[in-house]
Amino acid sequence: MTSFARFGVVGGGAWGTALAQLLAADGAPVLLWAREAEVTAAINAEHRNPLFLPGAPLSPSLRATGDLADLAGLDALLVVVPVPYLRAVLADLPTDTAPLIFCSKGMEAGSFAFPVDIARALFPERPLAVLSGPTFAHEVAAGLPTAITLAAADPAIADALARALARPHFRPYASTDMIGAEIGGAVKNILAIACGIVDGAGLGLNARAALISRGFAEMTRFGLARGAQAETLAGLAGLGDLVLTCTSSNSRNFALGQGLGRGESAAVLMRDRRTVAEGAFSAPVIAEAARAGGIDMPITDTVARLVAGETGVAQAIQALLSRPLRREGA
Ligand SMILES: NC(=O)c1ccc[n+]([C@@H]2O[C@H](COP(=O)([O-])OP(=O)(O)OC[C@H]3O[C@@H](n4cnc5c(N)ncnc54)[C@H](O)[C@@H]3O)[C@@H](O)[C@H]2O)c1
Ligand SMILES: O=P(O)(O)OC[C@H](O)CO
Repeated sequence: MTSFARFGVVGGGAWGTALAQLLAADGAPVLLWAREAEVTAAINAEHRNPLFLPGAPLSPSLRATGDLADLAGLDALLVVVPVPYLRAVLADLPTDTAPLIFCSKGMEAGSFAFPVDIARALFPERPLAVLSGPTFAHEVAAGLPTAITLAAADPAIADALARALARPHFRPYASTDMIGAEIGGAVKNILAIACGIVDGAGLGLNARAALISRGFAEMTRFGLARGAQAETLAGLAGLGDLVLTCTSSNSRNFALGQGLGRGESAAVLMRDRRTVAEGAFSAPVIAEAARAGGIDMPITDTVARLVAGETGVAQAIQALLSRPLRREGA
């Protein structure tokens, strides 16, 4: 039976640090690569990551490095680099055969590739997996109950990785539907921006519920057209993450939307950010991919135009409300 004991983490942001802490909390050695020297220093010297995960004490068995080569020879790597930066980091990974578990949520501009697509082109023989679901990093780092989807093409690998990552408060549900898990995570970020916009604009909770419901319909149309399984989209990585991220300002995407809804410009909201709101990057990409595939995603398209500064909130909401009536299942 395949087993995984020694994990590495690629990415020292909030989620990479939280996942590393999940695995190191019982004293197990975990090595994390961080891009920033200050993150590496703070983790190694003070057992904390004040830049991206402030207030979360870290296990002394969690060690950090600034050299990707140090991640060679481990049993599996959790890859937690935001999608816009992922390809460059993957290209610098040391040659290895350990599975790569993709934890980022987004579609790459230009290539229309999800993380697994990027990796498959770079590492055609390497086992790949996706870890995605309703998971605020701070809550996972604090040991609060969490469930998540762990998908891999080979069910035996999915089961083995799920067993290896499982903790009393962290429950991975194994799946073979990687594309479904990736689409759920990428689209929910965009819909969270939309829900933040109506919140920031004071348009009420009915509007939020309508966006979650109709946004889930968009996610499903897009996902099924690209080979996702309906139960994945209706599960933790899709609907589960949609509910979490569309209902809390703990979500960076929802919070970005709140700013847009209050009338702040995307340029100002995105300028000088250290943390990512991946939906802002993915919205134009998925909107274009949907158009190219003849898939109707009006909310996604509206968020893309708002983030690009091509329309205002009032006009965007009016345009959505004045769309022709249609049957719900259509
Ligand atoms: N934060 C969460 O609660 C959470 C939970 C689940 C999934 N995710 C996903 O995890 C991924 C990582 O997000 P995060 O929240 O950990 O990041 P973050 O917002 O905490 O930090 C930003 C990260 O981007 C990295 N970065 C910035 N510029 C870069 C560059 N040019 N090259 C390489 N890396 C660069 C930084 O080093 C840092 O690690 C995203 O896809 C996100 O959607 C986040
Ligand atoms: O802060 P967000 O919007 O990137 O959401 C974090 C996680 O994806 C929640 O599952």
